[in-house]
Amino acid sequence: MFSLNDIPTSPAALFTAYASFSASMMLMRSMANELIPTELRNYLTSALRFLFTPLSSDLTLLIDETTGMIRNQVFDAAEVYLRTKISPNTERLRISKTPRQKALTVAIDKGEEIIDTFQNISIKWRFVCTEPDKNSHHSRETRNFEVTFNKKFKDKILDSYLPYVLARANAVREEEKVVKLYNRECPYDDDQGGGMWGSVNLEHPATFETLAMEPELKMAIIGDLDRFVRRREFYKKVGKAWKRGFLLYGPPGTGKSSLIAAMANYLKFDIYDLELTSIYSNSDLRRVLLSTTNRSILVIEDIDCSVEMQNRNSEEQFEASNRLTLSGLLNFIDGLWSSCGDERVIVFTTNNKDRLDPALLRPGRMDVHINMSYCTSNGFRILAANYLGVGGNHHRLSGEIESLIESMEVTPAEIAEELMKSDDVDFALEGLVEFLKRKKVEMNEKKMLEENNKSEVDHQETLAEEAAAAQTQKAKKHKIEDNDVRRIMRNNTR
Ligand SMILES: Nc1ncnc2c1ncn2[C@@H]1O[C@H](COP(=O)(O)OP(=O)(O)OP(=O)(O)O)[C@@H](O)[C@H]1O
Ligand SMILES: [Mg+2]
Repeated sequence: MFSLNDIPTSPAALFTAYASFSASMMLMRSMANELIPTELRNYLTSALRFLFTPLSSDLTLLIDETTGMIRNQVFDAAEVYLRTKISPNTERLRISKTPRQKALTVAIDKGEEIIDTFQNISIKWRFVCTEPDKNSHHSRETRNFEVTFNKKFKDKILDSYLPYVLARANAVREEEKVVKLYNRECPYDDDQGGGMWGSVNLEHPATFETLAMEPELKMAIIGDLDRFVRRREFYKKVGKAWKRGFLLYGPPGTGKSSLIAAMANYLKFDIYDLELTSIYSNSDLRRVLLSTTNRSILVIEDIDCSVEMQNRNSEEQFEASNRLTLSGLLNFIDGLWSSCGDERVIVFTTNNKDRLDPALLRPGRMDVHINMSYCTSNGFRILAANYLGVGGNHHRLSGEIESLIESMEVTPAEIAEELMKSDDVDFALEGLVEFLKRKKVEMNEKKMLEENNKSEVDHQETLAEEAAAAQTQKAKKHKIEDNDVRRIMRNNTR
Protein backbone atom coordinates (compact mmCIF):
# COMPACT_ATOMS: atom_id res chain seq x y z
CA MET A 1 0.00 0.00 0.00
CA PHE A 2 1.18 3.48 -0.78
CA SER A 3 1.22 5.86 2.22
CA LEU A 4 2.27 9.48 2.69
CA ASN A 5 5.25 8.22 4.65
CA ASP A 6 6.59 6.69 1.43
CA ILE A 7 7.02 10.11 -0.20
CA PRO A 8 10.75 10.82 -0.27
CA THR A 9 11.73 14.12 1.29
CA SER A 10 15.52 14.41 1.12
CA PRO A 11 17.09 15.46 -2.26
CA ALA A 12 19.01 12.19 -2.46
CA ALA A 13 15.90 10.14 -1.85
CA LEU A 14 13.99 12.25 -4.38
CA PHE A 15 16.69 11.63 -6.99
CA THR A 16 16.69 7.87 -6.33
CA ALA A 17 12.92 7.73 -6.60
CA TYR A 18 12.95 9.73 -9.86
CA ALA A 19 15.66 7.53 -11.35
CA SER A 20 13.76 4.36 -10.57
CA PHE A 21 10.55 5.92 -11.94
CA SER A 22 12.26 6.88 -15.21
CA ALA A 23 13.81 3.45 -15.52
CA SER A 24 10.46 1.75 -15.10
CA MET A 25 8.86 4.17 -17.62
CA MET A 26 11.57 3.36 -20.13
CA LEU A 27 11.11 -0.33 -19.54
CA MET A 28 7.37 0.01 -20.02
CA ARG A 29 7.86 2.09 -23.17
CA SER A 30 10.23 -0.41 -24.69
CA MET A 31 7.89 -3.27 -23.79
CA ALA A 32 5.03 -1.33 -25.34
CA ASN A 33 7.14 -0.67 -28.43
CA GLU A 34 7.72 -4.36 -28.86
CA LEU A 35 4.24 -5.54 -28.07
CA ILE A 36 1.98 -2.91 -29.59
CA PRO A 37 2.05 -2.23 -33.36
CA THR A 38 3.11 1.29 -34.33
CA GLU A 39 -0.27 2.40 -35.75
CA LEU A 40 -2.10 1.29 -32.61
CA ARG A 41 0.52 2.88 -30.41
CA ASN A 42 0.23 6.21 -32.28
CA TYR A 43 -3.51 6.04 -32.04
CA LEU A 44 -3.42 5.31 -28.30
CA THR A 45 -0.92 8.09 -27.69
CA SER A 46 -3.00 10.66 -29.47
CA ALA A 47 -6.22 9.44 -27.85
CA LEU A 48 -4.63 9.62 -24.38
CA ARG A 49 -3.18 13.01 -25.14
CA PHE A 50 -6.61 14.20 -26.20
CA LEU A 51 -8.26 12.80 -23.01
CA PHE A 52 -5.74 14.28 -20.64
CA THR A 53 -5.27 17.67 -22.28
CA PRO A 54 -7.39 20.32 -20.58
CA LEU A 55 -9.92 21.88 -22.95
CA SER A 56 -7.96 24.48 -24.82
CA SER A 57 -8.92 27.66 -26.59
CA ASP A 58 -6.44 26.75 -29.34
CA LEU A 59 -7.02 24.88 -32.55
CA THR A 60 -4.26 22.97 -34.33
CA LEU A 61 -4.35 22.23 -38.04
CA LEU A 62 -2.26 19.39 -39.36
CA ILE A 63 -0.67 19.74 -42.75
CA ASP A 64 0.68 16.41 -43.97
CA GLU A 65 3.39 16.15 -46.56
CA THR A 66 1.31 13.99 -48.88
CA THR A 67 -2.32 13.27 -49.53
CA GLY A 68 -2.32 9.64 -50.61
CA MET A 69 0.29 9.39 -53.34
CA ILE A 70 0.26 13.05 -54.25
CA ARG A 71 2.19 15.83 -52.59
CA ASN A 72 0.20 18.20 -50.47
CA GLN A 73 0.52 21.64 -52.00
CA VAL A 74 -0.15 23.34 -48.67
CA PHE A 75 2.78 21.49 -47.12
CA ASP A 76 5.11 22.47 -49.96
CA ALA A 77 3.93 26.06 -49.78
CA ALA A 78 4.39 26.13 -46.00
CA GLU A 79 7.94 24.87 -46.37
CA VAL A 80 8.76 27.72 -48.75
CA TYR A 81 6.81 30.32 -46.78
CA LEU A 82 8.42 29.46 -43.45
CA ARG A 83 11.87 29.96 -44.95
CA THR A 84 10.97 33.65 -45.11
CA LYS A 85 9.91 33.65 -41.45
CA ILE A 86 12.98 32.25 -39.80
CA SER A 87 13.69 34.37 -36.75
CA PRO A 88 16.97 34.89 -34.89
CA ASN A 89 15.52 32.73 -32.09
CA THR A 90 15.37 29.61 -34.27
CA GLU A 91 17.88 27.12 -32.91
CA ARG A 92 18.28 24.54 -35.67
CA LEU A 93 18.19 25.07 -39.42
CA ARG A 94 18.55 22.71 -42.35
CA ILE A 95 20.83 23.82 -45.19
CA SER A 96 20.82 22.36 -48.68
CA LYS A 97 21.82 23.14 -52.25
CA THR A 98 21.37 21.19 -55.47
CA PRO A 99 23.85 21.64 -58.35
CA ARG A 100 21.30 23.82 -60.15
CA GLN A 101 20.65 26.15 -57.28
CA LYS A 102 22.59 29.36 -57.04
CA ALA A 103 21.96 30.07 -53.36
CA LEU A 104 21.64 27.89 -50.27
CA THR A 105 18.21 26.80 -49.12
CA VAL A 106 17.72 27.42 -45.44
CA ALA A 107 14.78 25.60 -43.81
CA ILE A 108 13.64 24.90 -40.27
CA ASP A 109 14.55 21.58 -38.71
CA LYS A 110 12.20 19.04 -37.18
CA GLY A 111 10.76 20.07 -33.87
CA GLU A 112 11.43 23.74 -34.51
CA GLU A 113 8.72 26.33 -33.98
CA ILE A 114 8.06 29.59 -35.74
CA ILE A 115 5.68 32.29 -34.56
CA ASP A 116 3.97 34.27 -37.29
CA THR A 117 1.44 37.07 -37.05
CA PHE A 118 -1.30 37.75 -39.55
CA GLN A 119 -3.82 40.55 -39.05
CA ASN A 120 -2.85 40.65 -35.36
CA ILE A 121 -3.47 36.91 -34.95
CA SER A 122 -0.59 34.99 -33.47
CA ILE A 123 0.04 31.73 -35.28
CA LYS A 124 2.45 29.05 -34.14
CA TRP A 125 3.99 26.70 -36.72
CA ARG A 126 5.73 23.53 -35.67
CA PHE A 127 7.57 21.14 -37.96
CA VAL A 128 6.97 17.57 -36.80
CA CYS A 129 8.67 14.44 -38.09
CA THR A 130 7.95 10.91 -36.96
CA GLU A 131 10.63 8.30 -37.31
CA PRO A 132 9.98 5.41 -39.68
CA ASP A 133 8.91 2.15 -38.09
CA LYS A 134 12.06 0.02 -37.82
CA ASN A 135 10.03 -3.18 -38.06
CA SER A 136 8.43 -2.30 -41.35
CA HIS A 137 10.29 -2.05 -44.63
CA HIS A 138 7.62 0.16 -46.18
CA SER A 139 7.41 2.67 -43.43
CA ARG A 140 9.13 5.98 -43.96
CA GLU A 141 9.49 9.15 -42.00
CA THR A 142 6.30 11.19 -41.98
CA ARG A 143 6.54 14.92 -41.89
CA ASN A 144 3.92 17.51 -41.20
CA PHE A 145 3.34 21.01 -40.00
CA GLU A 146 1.16 21.87 -37.05
CA VAL A 147 -0.46 25.29 -37.21
CA THR A 148 -1.83 26.43 -33.85
CA PHE A 149 -3.90 29.54 -33.17
CA ASN A 150 -6.90 30.68 -31.20
CA LYS A 151 -10.03 28.77 -32.19
CA LYS A 152 -12.07 31.89 -32.75
CA PHE A 153 -9.89 32.76 -35.77
CA LYS A 154 -10.50 29.46 -37.53
CA ASP A 155 -12.39 30.99 -40.47
CA LYS A 156 -9.89 33.76 -40.95
CA ILE A 157 -7.00 31.31 -40.94
CA LEU A 158 -8.68 28.98 -43.43
CA ASP A 159 -10.11 31.66 -45.71
CA SER A 160 -7.40 34.29 -45.64
CA TYR A 161 -4.20 33.19 -43.97
CA LEU A 162 -3.59 29.87 -45.72
CA PRO A 163 -4.40 31.30 -49.18
CA TYR A 164 -1.96 34.08 -48.31
CA VAL A 165 0.72 31.49 -47.45
CA LEU A 166 0.10 29.75 -50.80
CA ALA A 167 0.36 33.02 -52.71
CA ARG A 168 3.50 34.13 -50.89
CA ALA A 169 5.13 30.76 -51.54
CA ASN A 170 4.34 31.08 -55.24
CA ALA A 171 5.88 34.53 -55.32
CA VAL A 172 9.03 33.27 -53.58
CA ARG A 173 9.30 30.36 -56.02
CA GLU A 174 8.94 32.77 -58.95
CA GLU A 175 11.75 34.91 -57.56
CA GLU A 176 13.98 31.92 -57.02
CA LYS A 177 13.14 30.23 -60.30
CA VAL A 178 16.14 29.41 -62.43
CA VAL A 179 15.20 29.81 -66.08
CA LYS A 180 16.10 26.72 -68.08
CA LEU A 181 17.12 26.25 -71.65
CA TYR A 182 15.77 23.04 -73.14
CA ASN A 183 17.38 21.62 -76.18
CA ARG A 184 16.91 18.26 -77.81
CA GLU A 185 20.62 17.87 -78.43
CA CYS A 186 21.45 18.34 -74.77
CA PRO A 187 22.30 14.90 -73.40
CA TYR A 188 21.09 15.27 -69.84
CA ASP A 189 18.52 16.85 -67.63
CA ASP A 190 19.38 17.35 -63.99
CA ASP A 191 15.80 17.69 -62.91
CA GLN A 192 14.62 14.70 -64.93
CA GLY A 193 11.54 16.69 -65.79
CA GLY A 194 12.09 17.58 -69.40
CA GLY A 195 10.84 14.41 -71.07
CA MET A 196 12.50 14.26 -74.46
CA TRP A 197 14.34 17.53 -73.90
CA GLY A 198 17.69 17.90 -72.18
CA SER A 199 18.17 21.07 -70.23
CA VAL A 200 20.74 23.40 -68.77
CA ASN A 201 20.24 26.54 -66.73
CA LEU A 202 19.85 29.54 -68.93
CA GLU A 203 23.00 31.37 -67.97
CA HIS A 204 22.46 34.03 -70.61
CA PRO A 205 22.83 37.28 -68.70
CA ALA A 206 20.85 39.38 -71.17
CA THR A 207 18.15 41.52 -69.62
CA PHE A 208 16.16 44.37 -71.04
CA GLU A 209 18.47 46.78 -69.21
CA THR A 210 21.55 45.42 -70.94
CA LEU A 211 20.01 45.21 -74.42
CA ALA A 212 21.18 47.84 -76.85
CA MET A 213 17.89 48.83 -78.43
CA GLU A 214 15.90 51.98 -78.91
CA PRO A 215 14.28 52.72 -75.53
CA GLU A 216 10.80 53.13 -77.05
CA LEU A 217 11.00 49.73 -78.74
CA LYS A 218 12.21 48.17 -75.52
CA MET A 219 9.35 49.69 -73.53
CA ALA A 220 6.89 48.57 -76.18
CA ILE A 221 8.10 44.95 -75.93
CA ILE A 222 8.03 44.97 -72.12
CA GLY A 223 4.54 46.48 -72.22
CA ASP A 224 3.41 43.82 -74.66
CA LEU A 225 4.75 41.00 -72.47
CA ASP A 226 3.16 42.48 -69.34
CA ARG A 227 -0.17 42.77 -71.08
CA PHE A 228 0.11 39.24 -72.39
CA VAL A 229 0.68 37.61 -68.98
CA ARG A 230 -2.11 39.69 -67.41
CA ARG A 231 -4.71 38.74 -69.96
CA ARG A 232 -5.68 35.17 -69.12
CA GLU A 233 -9.36 36.11 -68.81
CA PHE A 234 -9.29 38.21 -71.97
CA TYR A 235 -7.95 35.35 -74.07
CA LYS A 236 -10.59 33.07 -72.60
CA LYS A 237 -13.34 35.59 -73.30
CA VAL A 238 -12.45 36.08 -76.94
CA GLY A 239 -11.82 32.37 -77.43
CA LYS A 240 -8.20 32.72 -78.48
CA ALA A 241 -5.35 30.48 -77.42
CA TRP A 242 -3.29 32.22 -74.76
CA LYS A 243 -0.15 32.58 -76.81
CA ARG A 244 1.87 35.33 -78.38
CA GLY A 245 4.04 35.05 -81.46
CA PHE A 246 7.12 37.17 -82.11
CA LEU A 247 9.09 37.36 -85.32
CA LEU A 248 12.56 38.84 -84.81
CA TYR A 249 14.38 39.75 -87.96
CA GLY A 250 17.64 41.50 -88.69
CA PRO A 251 21.28 40.93 -89.62
CA PRO A 252 23.52 38.60 -87.56
CA GLY A 253 24.78 40.13 -84.31
CA THR A 254 21.94 42.58 -83.76
CA GLY A 255 20.67 40.88 -80.63
CA LYS A 256 17.85 38.56 -81.69
CA SER A 257 19.01 35.68 -79.48
CA SER A 258 19.88 38.15 -76.72
CA LEU A 259 16.35 39.54 -76.86
CA ILE A 260 14.91 36.04 -76.47
CA ALA A 261 17.08 35.49 -73.39
CA ALA A 262 16.00 38.87 -72.01
CA MET A 263 12.35 37.92 -72.53
CA ALA A 264 12.87 34.60 -70.76
CA ASN A 265 14.69 36.24 -67.86
CA TYR A 266 11.99 38.88 -67.59
CA LEU A 267 9.03 36.49 -67.69
CA LYS A 268 10.89 33.70 -65.87
CA PHE A 269 9.75 31.38 -68.65
CA ASP A 270 11.87 28.40 -69.71
CA ILE A 271 13.09 28.34 -73.30
CA TYR A 272 12.58 25.39 -75.63
CA ASP A 273 15.02 25.71 -78.49
CA LEU A 274 13.52 23.70 -81.33
CA GLU A 275 15.90 22.63 -84.07
CA LEU A 276 13.51 21.86 -86.89
CA THR A 277 16.13 20.20 -89.00
CA SER A 278 16.28 17.40 -86.43
CA ILE A 279 12.58 16.68 -86.80
CA TYR A 280 11.50 14.42 -89.57
CA SER A 281 7.80 13.99 -89.31
CA ASN A 282 4.65 15.51 -87.96
CA SER A 283 4.29 12.79 -85.36
CA ASP A 284 7.83 13.47 -84.21
CA LEU A 285 6.98 17.14 -83.93
CA ARG A 286 3.79 16.45 -82.04
CA ARG A 287 5.62 14.34 -79.48
CA VAL A 288 8.29 16.96 -79.03
CA LEU A 289 5.88 19.85 -78.68
CA LEU A 290 3.58 18.00 -76.34
CA SER A 291 6.47 17.52 -73.96
CA THR A 292 6.98 21.26 -73.55
CA THR A 293 5.43 22.95 -70.55
CA ASN A 294 3.21 25.97 -70.10
CA ARG A 295 4.76 29.35 -69.27
CA SER A 296 7.53 28.75 -71.74
CA ILE A 297 9.04 30.23 -74.87
CA LEU A 298 9.32 28.03 -77.93
CA VAL A 299 12.13 29.28 -80.14
CA ILE A 300 12.72 28.39 -83.74
CA GLU A 301 15.86 30.19 -84.95
CA ASP A 302 16.68 30.93 -88.57
CA ILE A 303 13.26 29.93 -89.78
CA ASP A 304 14.19 30.79 -93.38
CA CYS A 305 16.82 28.05 -93.30
CA SER A 306 14.50 25.63 -91.53
CA VAL A 307 12.11 25.96 -94.43
CA GLU A 308 14.60 23.93 -96.39
CA MET A 309 13.42 20.96 -94.42
CA GLN A 310 10.78 20.73 -97.13
CA ASN A 311 13.45 19.85 -99.65
CA ARG A 312 14.92 16.84 -97.96
CA ASN A 313 15.02 13.81 -100.14
CA SER A 314 12.32 11.28 -99.57
CA GLU A 315 14.65 8.60 -98.23
CA GLU A 316 15.14 10.71 -95.16
CA GLN A 317 11.43 10.91 -94.52
CA PHE A 318 9.54 8.32 -92.55
CA GLU A 319 6.61 8.64 -94.88
CA ALA A 320 6.01 11.18 -97.60
CA SER A 321 2.50 11.93 -96.36
CA ASN A 322 3.76 12.57 -92.87
CA ARG A 323 6.38 14.99 -94.11
CA LEU A 324 6.95 18.09 -92.05
CA THR A 325 6.27 21.36 -93.83
CA LEU A 326 6.35 24.91 -92.56
CA SER A 327 2.65 25.53 -92.99
CA GLY A 328 2.00 22.11 -91.43
CA LEU A 329 4.11 23.15 -88.51
CA LEU A 330 2.29 26.45 -88.12
CA ASN A 331 -1.14 24.89 -88.30
CA PHE A 332 -0.06 22.25 -85.90
CA ILE A 333 1.32 24.73 -83.39
CA ASP A 334 -1.87 26.78 -83.63
CA GLY A 335 -4.04 23.73 -83.18
CA LEU A 336 -2.01 22.22 -80.41
CA TRP A 337 -1.75 25.35 -78.41
CA SER A 338 -5.37 26.20 -78.86
CA SER A 339 -6.24 22.96 -77.21
CA CYS A 340 -3.67 22.34 -74.53
CA GLY A 341 -1.15 25.12 -74.12
CA ASP A 342 -1.40 28.11 -71.87
CA GLU A 343 0.77 31.17 -71.56
CA ARG A 344 3.03 30.26 -74.44
CA VAL A 345 5.33 32.54 -76.30
CA ILE A 346 6.68 31.48 -79.67
CA VAL A 347 9.60 33.25 -81.29
CA PHE A 348 10.88 32.84 -84.81
CA THR A 349 14.10 34.51 -85.90
CA THR A 350 15.46 35.17 -89.33
CA ASN A 351 18.22 37.12 -91.02
CA ASN A 352 16.14 37.49 -94.18
CA LYS A 353 12.56 38.50 -93.71
CA ASP A 354 12.04 38.67 -97.49
CA ARG A 355 12.88 35.00 -97.83
CA LEU A 356 10.14 33.93 -95.45
CA ASP A 357 7.20 31.83 -96.42
CA PRO A 358 4.15 34.12 -96.70
CA ALA A 359 2.30 31.66 -94.46
CA LEU A 360 4.42 32.95 -91.62
CA LEU A 361 3.76 36.59 -92.29
CA ARG A 362 0.04 36.50 -92.70
CA PRO A 363 -1.90 38.47 -90.06
CA GLY A 364 -2.71 36.61 -86.90
CA ARG A 365 0.28 34.31 -87.13
CA MET A 366 3.14 36.20 -85.60
CA ASP A 367 1.54 38.91 -83.49
CA VAL A 368 4.61 41.14 -83.22
CA HIS A 369 7.31 41.72 -85.84
CA ILE A 370 10.49 43.25 -84.43
CA ASN A 371 13.22 44.62 -86.63
CA MET A 372 16.52 44.15 -84.83
CA SER A 373 18.69 46.57 -86.66
CA TYR A 374 22.16 48.08 -86.63
CA CYS A 375 23.46 49.94 -83.62
CA THR A 376 22.33 53.51 -82.92
CA SER A 377 23.73 56.20 -80.57
CA ASN A 378 21.29 55.07 -77.89
CA GLY A 379 22.43 51.50 -78.34
CA PHE A 380 26.06 52.54 -78.01
CA ARG A 381 25.35 54.35 -74.73
CA ILE A 382 23.82 51.23 -73.26
CA LEU A 383 26.73 49.08 -74.40
CA ALA A 384 29.28 51.57 -73.03
CA ALA A 385 27.49 51.56 -69.68
CA ASN A 386 27.34 47.73 -69.65
CA TYR A 387 30.88 47.02 -70.72
CA LEU A 388 32.84 49.95 -69.35
CA GLY A 389 30.56 51.26 -66.64
CA VAL A 390 30.53 54.73 -68.16
CA GLY A 391 27.66 56.86 -69.35
CA GLY A 392 28.61 56.64 -73.03
CA ASN A 393 27.81 60.29 -73.75
CA HIS A 394 30.11 61.59 -71.00
CA HIS A 395 33.36 60.70 -72.65
CA ARG A 396 35.39 63.03 -74.86
CA LEU A 397 35.13 60.49 -77.72
CA SER A 398 31.36 59.93 -77.41
CA GLY A 399 30.44 62.59 -79.98
CA GLU A 400 32.83 61.22 -82.57
CA ILE A 401 31.75 57.62 -81.91
CA GLU A 402 28.08 58.45 -82.13
CA SER A 403 28.36 60.34 -85.39
CA LEU A 404 30.40 57.47 -86.85
CA ILE A 405 27.78 54.96 -85.70
CA GLU A 406 24.93 57.00 -87.14
CA SER A 407 26.69 57.24 -90.51
CA MET A 408 27.32 53.53 -91.00
CA GLU A 409 26.00 50.01 -90.51
CA VAL A 410 27.64 48.41 -87.50
CA THR A 411 26.07 45.74 -85.28
CA PRO A 412 25.87 45.85 -81.48
CA ALA A 413 27.86 42.58 -81.50
CA GLU A 414 30.76 44.27 -83.29
CA ILE A 415 30.75 47.21 -80.88
CA ALA A 416 30.47 44.90 -77.87
CA GLU A 417 33.48 42.96 -79.10
CA GLU A 418 35.57 46.14 -79.31
CA LEU A 419 34.47 47.35 -75.89
CA MET A 420 35.46 44.05 -74.35
CA LYS A 421 39.04 44.41 -75.44
CA SER A 422 40.11 46.50 -72.47
CA ASP A 423 39.01 47.55 -68.99
CA ASP A 424 40.58 50.91 -69.60
CA VAL A 425 37.82 53.23 -70.81
CA ASP A 426 40.05 55.53 -72.87
CA PHE A 427 41.88 52.62 -74.45
CA ALA A 428 38.68 50.74 -75.29
CA LEU A 429 36.92 53.77 -76.77
CA GLU A 430 39.99 54.78 -78.77
CA GLY A 431 40.07 51.22 -80.10
CA LEU A 432 36.39 51.52 -81.00
CA VAL A 433 36.99 54.78 -82.90
CA GLU A 434 39.81 53.12 -84.84
CA PHE A 435 37.60 50.12 -85.58
CA LEU A 436 34.68 52.27 -86.74
CA LYS A 437 36.89 54.41 -88.98
CA ARG A 438 38.51 51.31 -90.49
CA LYS A 439 35.15 49.69 -91.05
CA LYS A 440 33.75 52.84 -92.62
CA VAL A 441 36.67 53.05 -95.05
CA GLU A 442 36.23 49.37 -95.89
CA MET A 443 32.51 49.86 -96.37
CA ASN A 444 33.07 52.85 -98.62
CA GLU A 445 35.64 50.92 -100.64
CA LYS A 446 33.24 48.03 -100.93
CA LYS A 447 30.50 50.37 -102.00
CA MET A 448 32.73 51.99 -104.58
CA LEU A 449 33.80 48.61 -105.83
CA GLU A 450 30.18 47.57 -106.09
CA GLU A 451 29.38 50.79 -107.90
CA ASN A 452 32.33 50.29 -110.21
CA ASN A 453 31.26 46.75 -110.79
CA LYS A 454 27.79 47.97 -111.39
CA SER A 455 28.94 50.64 -113.85
CA GLU A 456 31.23 48.07 -115.46
CA VAL A 457 28.26 45.77 -115.76
CA ASP A 458 26.18 48.70 -116.98
CA HIS A 459 28.92 49.55 -119.49
CA GLN A 460 29.09 45.94 -120.63
CA GLU A 461 25.35 45.92 -120.87
CA THR A 462 25.41 49.12 -122.92
CA LEU A 463 28.04 47.63 -125.20
CA ALA A 464 26.01 44.48 -125.52
CA GLU A 465 22.89 46.51 -126.21
CA GLU A 466 24.74 48.58 -128.82
CA ALA A 467 26.11 45.42 -130.38
CA ALA A 468 22.63 43.94 -130.43
CA ALA A 469 21.23 47.12 -131.96
CA ALA A 470 24.00 47.12 -134.58
CA GLN A 471 23.20 43.49 -135.26
CA THR A 472 19.56 44.32 -135.73
CA GLN A 473 20.48 47.18 -138.00
CA LYS A 474 22.71 44.84 -139.95
CA ALA A 475 19.99 42.27 -140.15
CA LYS A 476 17.56 44.91 -141.34
CA LYS A 477 20.14 46.06 -143.88
CA HIS A 478 20.51 42.51 -145.05
CA LYS A 479 16.83 42.35 -145.39
CA ILE A 480 16.82 45.51 -147.42
CA GLU A 481 19.70 44.19 -149.36
CA ASP A 482 17.79 40.98 -149.80
CA ASN A 483 14.72 42.94 -150.76
CA ASP A 484 16.87 45.01 -153.05
CA VAL A 485 18.25 41.85 -154.54
CA ARG A 486 14.74 40.51 -154.93
CA ARG A 487 13.56 43.82 -156.44
CA ILE A 488 16.48 43.89 -158.83
CA MET A 489 15.88 40.26 -159.64
CA ARG A 490 12.17 40.98 -160.14
CA ASN A 491 13.02 43.95 -162.36
CA ASN A 492 15.48 41.87 -164.25
CA THR A 493 12.92 39.17 -164.88
CA ARG A 494 10.35 41.62 -166.24
N1 LIG B 1 21.20 44.56 -79.13
C1 LIG B 1 22.21 44.09 -78.39
N2 LIG B 1 22.39 44.50 -77.13
C2 LIG B 1 23.39 44.02 -76.38
N3 LIG B 1 24.28 43.14 -76.81
C3 LIG B 1 24.15 42.69 -78.06
C4 LIG B 1 23.11 43.14 -78.91
N4 LIG B 1 23.22 42.53 -80.09
C5 LIG B 1 24.28 41.74 -80.00
N5 LIG B 1 24.86 41.83 -78.80
C6 LIG B 1 26.07 41.10 -78.35
O1 LIG B 1 26.48 40.29 -79.44
C7 LIG B 1 26.38 38.90 -79.15
C8 LIG B 1 25.68 38.20 -80.30
O2 LIG B 1 24.36 38.68 -80.41
P1 LIG B 1 23.11 37.73 -80.67
O3 LIG B 1 23.52 36.32 -80.65
O4 LIG B 1 22.00 38.14 -79.78
O5 LIG B 1 22.80 38.17 -82.16
P2 LIG B 1 21.75 37.53 -83.17
O6 LIG B 1 20.96 38.69 -83.76
O7 LIG B 1 20.98 36.46 -82.53
O8 LIG B 1 22.68 36.96 -84.30
P3 LIG B 1 22.42 35.72 -85.33
O9 LIG B 1 21.49 36.24 -86.38
O10 LIG B 1 23.76 35.42 -85.86
O11 LIG B 1 21.82 34.62 -84.54
C9 LIG B 1 25.58 38.83 -77.86
O12 LIG B 1 26.03 37.81 -77.05
C10 LIG B 1 25.81 40.17 -77.22
O13 LIG B 1 26.98 40.13 -76.46
MG1 LIG C 1 20.90 34.38 -82.85
